[in-house]
Amino acid sequence: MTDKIAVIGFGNIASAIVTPLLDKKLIQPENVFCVVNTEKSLEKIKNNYKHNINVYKSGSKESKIIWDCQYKLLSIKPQQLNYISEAYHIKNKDNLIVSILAGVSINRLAQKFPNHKCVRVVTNIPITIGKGLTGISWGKEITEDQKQFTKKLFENTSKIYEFTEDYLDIFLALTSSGPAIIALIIEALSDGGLSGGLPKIISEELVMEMILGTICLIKEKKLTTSELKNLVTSPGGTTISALRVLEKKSVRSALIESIVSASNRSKEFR
Ligand SMILES: NC(=O)C1=CN([C@@H]2O[C@H](COP(=O)(O)OP(=O)(O)OC[C@H]3O[C@@H](n4cnc5c(N)ncnc54)[C@H](OP(=O)(O)O)[C@@H]3O)[C@@H](O)[C@H]2O)C=CC1
Ligand SMILES: O=C(O)[C@@H]1CCC=N1
Repeated sequence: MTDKIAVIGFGNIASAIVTPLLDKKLIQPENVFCVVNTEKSLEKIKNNYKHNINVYKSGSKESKIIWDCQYKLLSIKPQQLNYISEAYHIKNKDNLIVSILAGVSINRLAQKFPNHKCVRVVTNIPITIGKGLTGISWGKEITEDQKQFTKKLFENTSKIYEFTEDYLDIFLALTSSGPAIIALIIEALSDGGLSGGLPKIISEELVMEMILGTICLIKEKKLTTSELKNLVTSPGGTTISALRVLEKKSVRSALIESIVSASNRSKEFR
């Protein structure tokens, strides 16, 4: 990818997307132009980030250079969108904004950036290690080159799913908020191990290896989740005793509602 790319907001997820591309030399640091909001983040990136990218503070004269880049990754929080405005004089034609903002619709993006074509993307934090999931919804009149560019940003580090926009909120709930839900489950199960007297570090490792092993078994043997459950749950045994507690505490329902709630919250950012 020889093109210049502007990154508007270089926080957790933008770094997770861009760093592997820089690591693999798929983009060159001199072609990356980032803008952040605070002096603190600016200094942190300048002093600590491992690649020598261009970085500016929002509102500074130098930061205007980002509007000369044909391709832009928009990666601020949805609540921060009101503070961003397109430059008056855009030199390039065929400008593209790839937005990873939770919930914000292509329509709203198109209104906000009238001199750009807009694509809405959902990705997730495991993209950092090449195990991401990315959902893409194309806006109006996106050219084949723009599609190729967007896919190149994500295809080396994630599986790509193309959707109509309606599915992106639930996709985000499951895949982008999902890692935090899984982290909570790991933490809670580890605390269970702790309660039984295991040291924290061992308890956490056991939980993670158990989860990894379970997923691999389900996938390798093509088991359904019910089949797996039946393999483990003996009549009057320990597992049914554990499952009874989870049903009594409505954990299944809580997990379903957590996904619905995340999806609804995403819709509020339209
Ligand atoms: N984290 C995740 O796993 C996922 C996040 N997303 C979406 O990605 C987006 C970013 O999330 P995340 O990376 O976690 O958030 P962060 O808070 O880590 O990053 C936000 C970035 O935006 C910058 N910023 C804020 N205001 C402005 C401005 N006016 N001009 C330029 N830059 C600005 C911040 O700068 P500063 O640090 O100086 O304030 C920061 O670099 C969100 O819209 C979120 O919905 C989607 C999927 C997954
Ligand atoms: O919590 C958030 O708002 C972001 C969007 C999806 C994951 N993190």
